[in-house]
Amino acid sequence: MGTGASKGHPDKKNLPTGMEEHPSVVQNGSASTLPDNASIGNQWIQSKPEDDEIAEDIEQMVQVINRAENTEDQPRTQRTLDAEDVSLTFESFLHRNGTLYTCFTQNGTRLYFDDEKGIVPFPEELYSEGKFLNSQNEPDQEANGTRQDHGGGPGYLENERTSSFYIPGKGMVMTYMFEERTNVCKYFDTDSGAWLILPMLWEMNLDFINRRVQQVKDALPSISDYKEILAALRLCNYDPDEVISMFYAMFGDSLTDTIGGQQDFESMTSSRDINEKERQIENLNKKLEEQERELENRRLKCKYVEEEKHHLLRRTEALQERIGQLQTEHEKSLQEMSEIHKESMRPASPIHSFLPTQKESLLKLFKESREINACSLQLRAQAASDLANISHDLKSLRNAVEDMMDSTSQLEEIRSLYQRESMERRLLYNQLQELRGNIRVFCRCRRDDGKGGHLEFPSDEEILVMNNGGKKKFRFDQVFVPQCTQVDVFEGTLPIVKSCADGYNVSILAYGQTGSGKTYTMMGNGQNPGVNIRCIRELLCICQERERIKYTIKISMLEIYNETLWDLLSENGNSQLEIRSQGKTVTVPGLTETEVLTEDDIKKTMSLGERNRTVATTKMNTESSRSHLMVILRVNGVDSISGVGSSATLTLCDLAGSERISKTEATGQRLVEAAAINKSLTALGQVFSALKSNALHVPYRNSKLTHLLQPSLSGHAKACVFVNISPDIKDVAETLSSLQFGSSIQQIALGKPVQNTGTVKPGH
Ligand SMILES: Nc1ncnc2c1ncn2[C@@H]1O[C@H](COP(=O)(O)OP(=O)(O)OP(=O)(O)O)[C@@H](O)[C@H]1O
Repeated sequence: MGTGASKGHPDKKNLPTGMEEHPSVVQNGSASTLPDNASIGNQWIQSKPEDDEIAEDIEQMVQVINRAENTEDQPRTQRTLDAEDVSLTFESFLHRNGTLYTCFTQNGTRLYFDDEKGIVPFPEELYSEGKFLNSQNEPDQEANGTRQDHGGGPGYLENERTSSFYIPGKGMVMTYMFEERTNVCKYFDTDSGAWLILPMLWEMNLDFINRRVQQVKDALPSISDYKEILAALRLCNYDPDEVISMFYAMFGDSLTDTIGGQQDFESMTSSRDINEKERQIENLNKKLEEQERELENRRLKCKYVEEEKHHLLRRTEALQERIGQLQTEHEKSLQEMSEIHKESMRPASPIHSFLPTQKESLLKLFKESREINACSLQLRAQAASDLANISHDLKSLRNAVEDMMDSTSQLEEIRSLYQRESMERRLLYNQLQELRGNIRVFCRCRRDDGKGGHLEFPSDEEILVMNNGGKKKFRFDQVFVPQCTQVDVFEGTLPIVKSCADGYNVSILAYGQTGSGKTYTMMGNGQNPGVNIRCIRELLCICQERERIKYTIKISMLEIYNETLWDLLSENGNSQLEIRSQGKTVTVPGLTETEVLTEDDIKKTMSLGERNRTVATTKMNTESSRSHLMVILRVNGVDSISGVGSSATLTLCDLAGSERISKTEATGQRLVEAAAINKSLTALGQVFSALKSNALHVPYRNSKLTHLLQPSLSGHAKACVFVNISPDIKDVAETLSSLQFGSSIQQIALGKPVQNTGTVKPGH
């Protein structure tokens, strides 16, 4: 389908006044330019067909309908199409992929003309994927609040929040007007006694705004239009980092190329536009080459079949010639025979006239003639069988070609159906996740027989702590009781792992006091592997299942000890690392990354990291519980058909023990360690509370831990936090403190997660 998309609206008279034709609307299923700020729901978008083309289309439709009518109803006299049968009032349907379909109605059924299939009913599933641009047939339904049901399909024109438009460098994109919380700058209007929104240009008078605009300008000198920057700041909650990231996402390489240069925003847009065009041309060239190769193959096949045919024809001709010759010889022999026969019938001649030599030659001739006769019959039979074989071969060849074409088109159909289904499934899945919240907090109580009388679990989501005669209840997304297995716990994280393969940054953190089961939850042991191994294993499985997308998964492991980063996979023992960030992109230059393909690779890599960690902790005379362990997986995927790439990270973090310094009574090195842990866990709490209050500034850089976790905890990510607790009564104070921390996170919702996708350039 799609090839039958309309070539334009046939009735120009019906255009609303003042609407102009746009020269670059979609034709025949291919997306092309739409007006820059197209609010498609409110505008007509008109292609620019020639009148002849329209007339041709109508003619074609009418002929096809007439033919269909005549074949259906043979006994009736030939009917022509009249106004009762077909309403020639056309409607334009704009698919969100940019394809424009022209439909018309016959006997109450909406039809459209498909180039391949002819006139077919307009597919129901398309109603939810676009909208009708004109409402001549449905007079102002929106205005009077009614909506027509199209054969059970979802309503259209009902969601004015959805639209689409063209971004140079990205092609057609879908847009949606989201309702999100952002900070708003207002001024107090003494006249009205109310706080009013400060117009954008006046905002520039504020130091607060100026500083942020300057920050973005400093980072991206090529964007010189301060209004552009201010508008972006408004959208990004006045967060300069987010604005920088947004511009990076839009302009990518071209932005980097122009940093420090003199190019401005517009020239960057056009250079990106040119790049995009070049890429499209390159793609088209590749397609052309493929088609040419295909054509060449077919030409060769045809040539071969032609040669074969000629060869067989020549053979048939030769055989026929030979048959002719043999027949002549045969006739000649027969003639000679009859003459001899006549001769022998004559009255006996003198014995001397019938010489023995003549008799001999006659006998020989007779023998030869019989042989020739037999041979001729044989040749005829051979020729007939050869001809039958040839026609049989030709027939099977033709059938094979037809079968091949059939199965190719079936395969294409199945493939596109499958792609659509799996895309929808993933979309729904992620929507479900978003509805359930982007930070999920689980509580897990360590297994310890005979202890934990002060803990109760009223439901799957609640835990009750009895202390000093009082009771305190905490709610989480899920509470894992001591009897829960590693499999139960892993299942809670499964949705988040699937999201990672779809291009979302996700993280799983284990928080709790020393000995509460963080390492057991994250790492587990040989018989009962924890979340880490299971997540990576699941990720590998998902990536292998999606044959169309080529994934690469790279793993790195690092430890944060006393606010210092150590590479755990480095070949030269541990090496100290630094964090670098640009906008919201956080990198650790020099961090060792190992590609993993199988579960075995994961196990080997993780045990190498564990070994290095043990060596390091021994060398530094410390314990593993005094540092944060991070396993980072970078998942890059490229769709082999569309070329769209996605990149995401899965960060698995076993945090250091959370007990308070006062309780540990530490001194010396232990005090330094405790202070570092305290700093980073406090920073983690501050990040969560800034996110909760929608603060203007989220203090990610207050610790190495939060700085590294920034991409996984900002508005574009999904996170899962395990609050591990001990069932021991002596740990009740720490248990309460951990549960308090967990329930404060529980109330935070990150912004809508964003998939990190983009078109991958060859060679990247
Ligand atoms: N759910 C459980 N089932 C069985 N054993 C458990 C469970 N949780 C923890 N353990 C055991 O309890 C002990 C302490 O757990 P673990 O080392 O995971 O705690 P931790 O919070 O990581 O401590 P640290 O901060 O010192 O690393 C380990 O021996 C572990 O095997």
